Amino acid sequence: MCKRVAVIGAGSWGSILANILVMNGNKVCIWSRRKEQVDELNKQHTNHHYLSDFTYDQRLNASNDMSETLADATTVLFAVPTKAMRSVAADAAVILKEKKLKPIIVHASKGLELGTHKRISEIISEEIPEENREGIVALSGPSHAEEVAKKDITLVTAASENSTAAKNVQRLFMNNYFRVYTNTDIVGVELGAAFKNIIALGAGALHGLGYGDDAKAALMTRGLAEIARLGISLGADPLTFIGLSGVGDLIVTCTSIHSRNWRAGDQLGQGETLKNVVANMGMVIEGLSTTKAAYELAAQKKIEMPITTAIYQVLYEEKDIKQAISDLMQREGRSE
Ligand SMILES: NC(=O)C1=CN([C@@H]2O[C@H](COP(=O)(O)OP(=O)(O)OC[C@H]3O[C@@H](n4cnc5c(N)ncnc54)[C@H](OP(=O)(O)O)[C@@H]3O)[C@@H](O)[C@H]2O)C=CC1
Ligand SMILES: O=C(CO)COP(=O)(O)O
Repeated sequence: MCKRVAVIGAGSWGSILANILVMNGNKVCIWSRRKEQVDELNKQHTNHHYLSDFTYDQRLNASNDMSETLADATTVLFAVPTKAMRSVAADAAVILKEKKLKPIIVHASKGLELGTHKRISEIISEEIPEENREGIVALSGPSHAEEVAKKDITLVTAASENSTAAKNVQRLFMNNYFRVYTNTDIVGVELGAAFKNIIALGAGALHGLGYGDDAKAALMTRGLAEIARLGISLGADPLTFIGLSGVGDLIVTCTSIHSRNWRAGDQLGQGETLKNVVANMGMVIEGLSTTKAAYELAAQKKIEMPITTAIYQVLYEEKDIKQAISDLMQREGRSE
């Protein structure tokens, strides 16, 4: 059945997910805060800043007007950086209330809010009242827009406490190259998605410094151990960390040239300053703020996170990367 879907956020991920939904036969309107980007999407069917060589399905509509975008939506997908989520959800909430809409809310973002340390679904549930939403679903997994654009095989998870909403989202997105599983552990899925970006920064840095595959495997394995430790202390199901949104996303982000977090780490490893790395990327590097949030949460929960701590010190305390690695290697011997 054709659904009316509103996509909020027209960066690389929001726009390619919108394109999947159009190709799956849905009526889709994507919102961008920039009029020139809306015109480009509607007239040239391109989004050159975010996906330079891709042409979108001509049936994809873009709008600069959030009210027009949300009109009659049965599903709303949020795909903006974590730091923009609260204000964008608050704006949408006003319109959903005014129009008396109750759509399924999906989000595809990966991070924790700075200061509050809240997950994305917690932010959305605080901003959009229950009477204006039919469940909140996190869509997450090892997935890069650049590969989905090429219809490469991609598998993700639709996680929600509301299993009917998760199944609806599964049906909405599934096709012969994009396969969706469901999961009821939204806490674990959102935390795995957020925390893997920290380890990806580290994996990129190792590459930039010239380390090899042994070091990468070690970082990913011990990284997974510590992010799972923190996640479990926050209520996640341990098994979620060996699923698509856990180890699956950790693998892709720590090994793919497409990952902005990996590329940022790589540049830092080569000696670039953090300021320049952020300025040159022109897209969100979620791991930077998530490192801070996870570091603070670990301190609160008294969870040992040596890798996260080392990355925090490099990013926020100007610690030399080589010194940070040397200190990690010289920690007292432990049992695995
Ligand atoms: N790219 C990918 O392959 C994947 C990304 N994700 C996650 O999806 C989320 C979005 O990422 P992605 O699309 O890649 O990010 P991009 O950096 O590619 O795009 C961000 C989009 O959000 C918009 N935006 C930024 N700030 C605001 C704001 N304050 N108000 C309104 N709109 C805003 C940007 O608009 P403008 O152009 O005007 O700045 C842009 O359209 C992230 O959490 C990311 O981790 C998840 C899986 C895969
Ligand atoms: O989450 C992603 C892949 O699953 C995207 O990672 P980056 O934000 O590092 O590009």
